Amino acid sequence: MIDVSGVVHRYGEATALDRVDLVVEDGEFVVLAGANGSGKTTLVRHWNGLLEPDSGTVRVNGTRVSADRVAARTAVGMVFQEPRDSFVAATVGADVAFGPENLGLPRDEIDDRVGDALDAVNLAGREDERIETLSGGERERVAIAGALAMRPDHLVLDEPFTGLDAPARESVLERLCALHAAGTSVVVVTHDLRDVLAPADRLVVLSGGAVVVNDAPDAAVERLAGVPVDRPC
Ligand SMILES: Nc1ncnc2c1ncn2[C@@H]1O[C@H](COP(=O)(O)OP(=O)(O)OP(=O)(O)O)[C@@H](O)[C@H]1O
Repeated sequence: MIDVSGVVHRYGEATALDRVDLVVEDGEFVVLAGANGSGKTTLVRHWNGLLEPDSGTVRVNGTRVSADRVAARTAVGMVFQEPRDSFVAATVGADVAFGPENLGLPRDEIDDRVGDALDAVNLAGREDERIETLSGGERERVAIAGALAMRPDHLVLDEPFTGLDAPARESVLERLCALHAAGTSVVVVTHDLRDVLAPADRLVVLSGGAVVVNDAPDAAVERLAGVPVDRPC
């Protein structure tokens, strides 16, 4: 479980998060929405210790992130914006293996994790392909596999659909739904609510660094009037 309590984050004089309270339960599919600059990326960066709150606490599985960043990073897998430009290796298999290798795991375990992660994103058997030859949607799925290879409890994706055409968007979303069905908690950060609300358990909307909507999608959509997000079609 991710438990954010009273979190304030400032960049200099600017308050990016203003007393945010939010819980993401194990196994939940949460959509975190809001306009550009509403604080979405800042919020999720607290979940694995990339940022520290000015006040308030963030706990992952009961432990304060600041007390054990490694545990938080293992439990919360992040796929950042534009992962397609930031791969660490030239081939699919080497890139997905990078995280488990850094954990110092035995080779057999690494190979198992890479195989399972590629399976989960429908890229089984494509370890040796060069990332530069893949489509945008395939690259996004390699990035997701890289996070999955750490076997996280929560998978957090920051704007995973940016720049993807409709079929690629659909294939990424379909993989996220399958992961959710298999028990992984999925958090999709987006300013665009098309398609992602149907599989979601909950919609959380940030505005000006504060949570303004936090409800089941059907109920939440009725409260979106005046909130600057792209509404579902
Ligand atoms: N490194 C930084 N230094 C100073 N201000 C920042 C920094 N990162 C973000 N901000 C500011 O904090 C606020 C929240 O930004 P954040 O990136 O968290 O929002 P967001 O909802 O993720 O937006 P986007 O969808 O554009 O990524 C914005 O006003 C932004 O300009």
